[in-house]
Amino acid sequence: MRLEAVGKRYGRGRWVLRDVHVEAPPGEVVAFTGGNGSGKSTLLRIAVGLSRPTRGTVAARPPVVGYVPDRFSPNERMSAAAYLTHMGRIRGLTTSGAAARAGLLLDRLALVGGRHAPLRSLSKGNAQKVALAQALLVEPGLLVLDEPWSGLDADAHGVLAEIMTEVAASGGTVVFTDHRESVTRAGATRTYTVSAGCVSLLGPDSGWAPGTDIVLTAPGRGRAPRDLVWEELDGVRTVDRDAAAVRLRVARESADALLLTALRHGWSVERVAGMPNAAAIGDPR
Ligand SMILES: Nc1ncnc2c1ncn2[C@@H]1O[C@H](COP(=O)(O)OP(=O)(O)OP(=O)(O)O)[C@@H](O)[C@H]1O
Repeated sequence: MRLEAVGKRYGRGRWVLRDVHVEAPPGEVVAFTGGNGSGKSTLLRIAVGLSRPTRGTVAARPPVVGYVPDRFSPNERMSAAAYLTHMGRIRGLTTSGAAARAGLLLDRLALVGGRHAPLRSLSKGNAQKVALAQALLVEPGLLVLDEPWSGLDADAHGVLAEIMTEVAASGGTVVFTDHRESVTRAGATRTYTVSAGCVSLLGPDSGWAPGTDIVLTAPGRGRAPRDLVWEELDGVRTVDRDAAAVRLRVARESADALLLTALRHGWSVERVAGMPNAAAIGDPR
């Protein structure tokens, strides 16, 4: 799938996307990272065909597309099982085939709270699991996931990562967004950044923006700092832990906020060092 010179504005508003070129080949997991309002969801809606680009084209979109939107909160009395069976039939499955596939997917994702409970009674994470199952009812050639990790528990994180790998390994394309660079770097074979409607490829050739290395230790005096899921904090690119310290590499613009968070959680700052642009020092990250 390719986006060629895509531009988007809503009505006569500002350009939300400008001259976007994206390659999302079969077998790859492609990530888009960027801040709130940068245009990631708009870009995904154009990729799946739910929104028309104002300029440019989408080429080579596979016929079967699975899409998980950023919000799935159906105000429905219908149960997850009934909803998925219904969606499966819309996608060409038989009733029994759709019900069986829905059951398999909900088992794998470990839906808690009852597959026969009304959709509107599900928690955010369980509703997200139903949205994921819906996108996988028929094996997609293109699987598009908007902030798919949000709300999922640790087990479901692992299952989702497996599913993404399986879709890519069987020749499909996976596209996802996440605002955390550490997540996109861990999960994607190529990553684009989205900033003010401009999209650029990150990688060995382009390098990451300048970053900061931070080393945090326990402050001594018998006080233990509270641990954090460092990988989930904004701007965190890598995390190394050992018994004595946590070593973080973070985007420079996020370093102040991260240091403040660490201090508030009882950590002591041992070292902070600026890092040049990765491309400039030949770092293949
Ligand atoms: N249907 C719409 N009509 C008008 N403006 C819209 C519409 N959808 C999105 N926008 C605007 O387009 C811009 C990009 O929004 P978009 O949702 O694509 O960003 P995002 O990167 O996904 O943000 P977030 O990370 O907060 O979900 C925002 O300024 C938003 O207000």
